[in-house]
Amino acid sequence: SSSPSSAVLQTLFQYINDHQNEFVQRLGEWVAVKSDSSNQALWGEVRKSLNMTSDRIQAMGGQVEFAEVGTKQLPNGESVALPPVILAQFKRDPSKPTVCFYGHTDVQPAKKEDGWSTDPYTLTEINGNLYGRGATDNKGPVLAWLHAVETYQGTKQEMPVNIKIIVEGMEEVGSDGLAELIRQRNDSFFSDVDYIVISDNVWVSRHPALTYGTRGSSYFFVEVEGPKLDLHSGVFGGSIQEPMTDLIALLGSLLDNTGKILVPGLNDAVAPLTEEEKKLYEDIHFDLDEMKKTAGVKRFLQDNKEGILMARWRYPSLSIHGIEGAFSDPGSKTVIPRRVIGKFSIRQVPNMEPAVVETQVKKHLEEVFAKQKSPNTLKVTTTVGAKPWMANVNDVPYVAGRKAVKAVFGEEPELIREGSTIPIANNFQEVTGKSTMMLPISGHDDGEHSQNEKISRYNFIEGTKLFAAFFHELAQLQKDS
Ligand SMILES: NCC(=O)N[C@@H](Cc1c[nH]cn1)C(=O)O
Ligand SMILES: [Zn+2]
Ligand SMILES: [Zn+2]
Repeated sequence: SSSPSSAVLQTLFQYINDHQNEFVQRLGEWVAVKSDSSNQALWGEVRKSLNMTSDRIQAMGGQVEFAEVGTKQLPNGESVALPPVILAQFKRDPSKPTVCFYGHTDVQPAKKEDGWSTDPYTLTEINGNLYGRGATDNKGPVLAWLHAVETYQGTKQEMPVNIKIIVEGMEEVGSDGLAELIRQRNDSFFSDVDYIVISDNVWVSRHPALTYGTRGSSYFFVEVEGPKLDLHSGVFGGSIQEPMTDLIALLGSLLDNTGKILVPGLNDAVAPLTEEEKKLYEDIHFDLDEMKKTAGVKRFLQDNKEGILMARWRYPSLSIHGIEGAFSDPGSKTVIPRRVIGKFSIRQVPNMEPAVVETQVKKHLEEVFAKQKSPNTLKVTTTVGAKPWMANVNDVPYVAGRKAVKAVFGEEPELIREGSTIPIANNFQEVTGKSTMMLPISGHDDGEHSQNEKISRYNFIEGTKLFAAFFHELAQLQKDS
């Protein structure tokens, strides 16, 4: 239509179309930084990615504070300073609502030899897709937010909302120190924030979506230690209890072949399924066969859309990620590893409590270990401990989000939940009491954490328009109320 509102949006959208190559080039510069937070040796790169974010914000006239969030104790006992968290803001107009967006510039590990088709740290465009580690999780969306702000400046239109920004570099390993920072700044940085918005998750189909729930997560390390050094299996095999044998028994006791978690009591807390909730799954677009192809699996544990969505969104899951200390190179080595650490995580759903889950898992592992009658020692430790998060889809930002999706994509958004975890989401809501929403721009087949992670040029650019439109719609709602 030709309303003043749509004229504003058209001007913004035109600017974004005209500057898309510049925006993509900038994403390439960001992806080139190996900001893998799981590897402490790369925290310098994490800091570099935060500096680049800060430079961009300052170039637009924003004020940046690098908030220190303490130290992390390494397994060798040494304490190292954590990368800081960016708290940024632009000049404030008290008559306008204040939106604070949160994102992260750290990434999951990636090596070309893991099976990437292109170099993970060289953003490569193939058939409209921009491949690179962090392209979609979460550098692309963070840049899209900044480009949306830049678009208002570039078109000389007044920002319709006040902007605050939080960007961290430790999200992928559990957001160390951030929960405490939120508590400390609740009466200062957060006092004038109206809405917190996160864009760190994916749609479930080609249709745009708003997300109203994420699962929580606890990460477990199960260490079994035996001999004082690795031993020859021809000499000691058969006469000692091997740490790896104990560990396999422990890991094998965690879930069955239907995906059911076998830790006693763990499933009891899960919120019961109501008829009303059941109906919600029917209307979600989700192509089971396409998903099978994307993931390269022969079948899922559930045989219908509803079952798969429920397994992803509203039931807990347990995944085994790796064994540190085990021989894992190509070739054969006839060794008995002296110490092995199994790593697994449990995704948690309403009404589960990470602290309760941790107690249940530890008790279960100790019981299984006792049955092993092993002379080895067992140690179980945990990290992350993130609660699930749920929002009210009638809150103001969801109303604005719906309008913005309609303006950019010409359709209503799907209301979805997310199987992965934004560790800090629940803290934002519980500590600040501010309405927290998730507004994803990443595609259902972007392969977060996988080989060949990507964001499509379409999602990156239309996503930038979505954020620009979101600011506009949020301000319109305030004016209309
Ligand atoms: N894009 C969000 C994301 O991938 N978050 C991580 C956070 C996490 C959970 N446990 C350890 N890290 C995720 O795996 O969900
Ligand atoms: Zn992420
Ligand atoms: Zn991630």
